[in-house]
Amino acid sequence: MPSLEDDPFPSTPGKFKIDHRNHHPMNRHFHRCFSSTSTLFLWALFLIALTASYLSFQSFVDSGSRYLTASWGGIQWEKQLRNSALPHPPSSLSVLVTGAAGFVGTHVSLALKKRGDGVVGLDNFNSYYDPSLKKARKSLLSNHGIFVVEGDLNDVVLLQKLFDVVVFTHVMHLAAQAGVRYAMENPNSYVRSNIAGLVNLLEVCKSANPQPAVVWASSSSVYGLNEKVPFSESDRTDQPASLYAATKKAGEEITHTYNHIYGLSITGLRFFTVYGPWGRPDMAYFSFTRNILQGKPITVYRGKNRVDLARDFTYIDDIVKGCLGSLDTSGKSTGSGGKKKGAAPYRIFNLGNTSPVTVPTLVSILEKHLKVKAKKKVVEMPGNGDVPFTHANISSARSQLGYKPTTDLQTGLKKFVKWYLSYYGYNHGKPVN
Ligand SMILES: O=C(O)[C@H]1O[C@H](OP(=O)(O)OP(=O)(O)OC[C@H]2O[C@@H](n3ccc(=O)[nH]c3=O)[C@H](O)[C@@H]2O)[C@H](O)[C@@H](O)[C@H]1O
Repeated sequence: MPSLEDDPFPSTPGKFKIDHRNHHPMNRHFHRCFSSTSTLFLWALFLIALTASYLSFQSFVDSGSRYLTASWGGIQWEKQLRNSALPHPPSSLSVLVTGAAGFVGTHVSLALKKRGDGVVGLDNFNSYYDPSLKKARKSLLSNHGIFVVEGDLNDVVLLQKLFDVVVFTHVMHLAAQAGVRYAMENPNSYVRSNIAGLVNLLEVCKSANPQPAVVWASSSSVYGLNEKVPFSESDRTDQPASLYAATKKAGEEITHTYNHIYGLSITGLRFFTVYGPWGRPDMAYFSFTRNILQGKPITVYRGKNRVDLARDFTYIDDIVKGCLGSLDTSGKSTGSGGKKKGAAPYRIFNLGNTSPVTVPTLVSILEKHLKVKAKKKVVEMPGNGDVPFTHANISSARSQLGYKPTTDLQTGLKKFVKWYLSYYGYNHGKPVN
């Protein structure tokens, strides 16, 4: 049986020459030490090899399962992407719309496609509100030749792949964690989508060659506790009242950095309480409609000193015109491959209606269109991120984007109610009490 001393492999190859004929006690001692060191070394090698093979097996399993479960990738998928992104005529835009299965995303995607631009959608179909509504919007888009990729902004590999397959001239970034009051329940979802997701997207945009121009959704909520009305873009925005508002404000600063360092063309749009058909079920006009029809009470918040809350409610078709106007006037990004070549446009616009309406008036318009009386429960506005009023000054958007809202709340809600009843029916699947 060979002893450990017979091990033919020195621990440091070529450093020691083992002389088996040398029987000096010192040498024997040295030899024993040396042998145990080499044994240790062998064991270490063995353990490293074992760990390495375990890790590579794990990554094989991970990538294998990703390949099996991923909802994207493959030749057919790339073909769908390219077809969807193809503009007619070729001089038109090729736009990546994030949040395409969302309320504003769906309307903007349809409007772009209708005028001949190429559109690829991206949406993670999260369950913040009923994902079946998002799936229905996706079907609508698909019927109009718009391909919506199911994926998240935080999946950088996917984002990179989209830009590898398609040369996007523009990005319309609408994906976000929305909702002012929900930020108290799930603060991290705002950081994930509105901060981390935004940075991921900008990283990919800045490295793209050519870089796209970016238009993205900020929010009227950045004005926070500002009391000067109407709100102008130059007014202070350093007093956010909610984490949602704070993440949108942070987005404005983050996009400024990417404009400054990498030459990305950036346009931020401060939307003012957008409403309309295919809207968001979490918003007041939508949930009020549902509750009124189901005979359930609605909670109407009221400000300090019994002052009614008011919003500059803005109809979706007007917002879409503002978005398209922004894309068309965005100007080019100047960088390529992550290097800035010159100054690029950095713009921020209010997209509002310029005529605030109180929440009780909103309710009475809904009652009229629904022909049902609401069971109102009026309570003092809880300190949960809400602001008492919003009112947009839109002179910048008017002069630079040709933005001109034309739909008042009466008319817009009539269209919303018509859509709501055709989509859900009168009772939203439940009997009226
Ligand atoms: O402009 C924006 O940037 C934001 O607009 C929207 O926020 P808000 O203006 O707060 O809209 P929304 O929730 O419809 O509440 C409307 C009014 O009804 C009141 N309200 C609300 C709920 C309720 O149960 N009762 C009530 O009185 C409430 O107090 C408020 O006065 C978007 O959701 C947000 O994502 C963001 O885009």
